[in-house]
Amino acid sequence: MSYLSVNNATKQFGESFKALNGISVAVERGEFFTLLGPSGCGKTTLLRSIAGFNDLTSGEITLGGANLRVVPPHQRDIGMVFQDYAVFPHLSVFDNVAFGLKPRKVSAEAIKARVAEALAAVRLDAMADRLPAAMSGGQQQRIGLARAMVINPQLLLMDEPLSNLDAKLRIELREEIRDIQKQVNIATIYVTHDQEEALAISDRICVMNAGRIEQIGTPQEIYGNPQTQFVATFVGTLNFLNAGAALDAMLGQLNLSAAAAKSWAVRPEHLDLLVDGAPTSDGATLSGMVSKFTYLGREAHLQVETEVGRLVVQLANPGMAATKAVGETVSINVQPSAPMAFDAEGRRISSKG
Ligand SMILES: Nc1ncnc2c1ncn2[C@@H]1O[C@H](COP(=O)(O)OP(=O)(O)OP(=O)(O)O)[C@@H](O)[C@H]1O
Repeated sequence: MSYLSVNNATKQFGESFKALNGISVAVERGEFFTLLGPSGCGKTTLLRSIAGFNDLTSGEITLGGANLRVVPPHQRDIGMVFQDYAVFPHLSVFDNVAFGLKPRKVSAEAIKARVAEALAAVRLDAMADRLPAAMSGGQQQRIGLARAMVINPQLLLMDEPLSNLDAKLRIELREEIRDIQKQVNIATIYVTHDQEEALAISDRICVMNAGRIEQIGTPQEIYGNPQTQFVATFVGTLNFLNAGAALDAMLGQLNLSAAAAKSWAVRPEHLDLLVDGAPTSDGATLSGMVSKFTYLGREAHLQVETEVGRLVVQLANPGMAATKAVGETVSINVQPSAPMAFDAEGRRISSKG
């Protein structure tokens, strides 16, 4: 049996709206498990149900084999980190972290040792006496993390802990959170709507949509082998291809077919710009007119109007020479296994020839 099991969870608000509609997830010991999805898909509702802040309409939750739904929230032994730092401004860093230990009847000496350990883990040991007001957002969030960890919880829950931080700090702190989580080895459920963050931080990702699960898998599986159109679009970018003779010819050239295909799409990084229009032996060639060129430093995006529709082509490491003028005609190579096929329900289907 898995360490944390959520089985067929449903949460209904009002007459008929289901924020969770039959959700089942299983999280293993020490695992970093992320709930990823757009606003309103039910991530926070699921997290709050595990924490005990709201009760499910139906379904089961077990932790270490015990039924969690009958345990009151304050007895669940779960550490939580929120989006707003939720630190007490009038308490020192030390006292903020010690706060969770006070009702647990821990001796003063043990409190000192455990707080010191938690502060060292988040690299705030030199700031134990400071007041939070004199600290940056990133540092305040580290206090929140130390406070959640100091109780040695059975489970850590984090609800968009980085969303109030600027872009650079988000990246720094997400690396730290991942390192600390691996060090303390506490099973963690992390909520985000940021796909890049989810890919960077997780052992496994659960992609949610409208109260249901679309796919659960490693970051590589979610990005590299999306099982639904929703997942492929939400995690990464897709170019949808217009149906017609040009698409049929392209698929024929690639020896691909799928009788039930309702739509076909390709990722921008699976298209290559052909230098001087030189054809390649692998893949299919399309030509078209550049309608936009966006330089992003590490990469560039070329928007091209082709006979299968508008395609964004990703150019990795674009040098000065990669610059393309709007109106220029270019040739693109479609990599052999680039096209993904989806059925009428948006499920990915096999597209072997
Ligand atoms: N107490 C409530 N009463 C009624 N509806 C609610 C309640 N709490 C949440 N909802 C609704 O349930 C749905 C899921 O909400 P939830 O907060 O779980 O989404 P989320 O995926 O966490 O979104 P976000 O990223 O915006 O926080 C939303 O449509 C929300 O409006």
